[in-house]
Amino acid sequence: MNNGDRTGLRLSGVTVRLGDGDAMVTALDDVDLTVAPGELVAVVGPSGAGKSSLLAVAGALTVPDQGTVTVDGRDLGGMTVKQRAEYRRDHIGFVFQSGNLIPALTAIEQLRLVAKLSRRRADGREPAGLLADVGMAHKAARRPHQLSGGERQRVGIARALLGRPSLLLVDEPTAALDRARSHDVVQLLARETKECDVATVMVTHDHDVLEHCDRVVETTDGRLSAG
Ligand SMILES: Nc1ncnc2c1ncn2[C@@H]1O[C@H](COP(=O)(O)OP(=O)(O)OP(=O)(O)O)[C@@H](O)[C@H]1O
Repeated sequence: MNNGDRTGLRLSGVTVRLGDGDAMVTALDDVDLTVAPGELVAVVGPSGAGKSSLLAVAGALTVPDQGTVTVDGRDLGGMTVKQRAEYRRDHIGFVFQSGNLIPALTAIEQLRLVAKLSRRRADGREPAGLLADVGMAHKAARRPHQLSGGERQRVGIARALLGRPSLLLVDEPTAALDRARSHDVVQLLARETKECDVATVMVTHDHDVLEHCDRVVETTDGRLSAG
């Protein structure tokens, strides 16, 4: 896809119910959210307010009970399970709390493995160049246990950007980091969001880093409001 064709993420009237019977919970309640390419949106809110459910539905890991989720105009709910998995692999990047790296692989190998598994798109980024972009070229041969928490996050961010995703979903990237490293990592996310023209949604409890985001939205009992 040409970057000019990007329109970002759009959730319209999204409702997600979890559990069943008396234990049924409305995790997301008629949620509307638009995130443009090149925009970093933070999602904050108390525990249980629906933040993880928002990432799951935006990332095509679950489908809404009502409403639609589109990425670059493609309706994720209209796809088969297989199509959704392929779409996720090719167009959506995920960054997790602690980097989620494979212990036995060096930093550069983490990226090369993903490049290989995703049958690397012709326009995919080159692992060594991307590692350099996130400031990790000099530690390319280190394994996760030889990296700091912030460095592991940098590798995780590089890995998520490898296939030039349209959408980047980031779950609590600073949970394991001190204040200075937290700022570094979110600044990096903000920069890469612009440079890669990717629509980024970051769930966080860390109000310190919100200054680096374009917009903040708040979840309360499954509903969304401007933060
Ligand atoms: N599999 C499930 N079955 C039933 N209810 C669930 C399930 N998963 C989550 N929930 C409920 O859905 C609501 C939203 O949960 P969600 O995980 O999206 O919140 P969250 O904002 O991410 O919370 P946290 O900050 O603690 O991670 C909560 O009330 C939770 O208890």
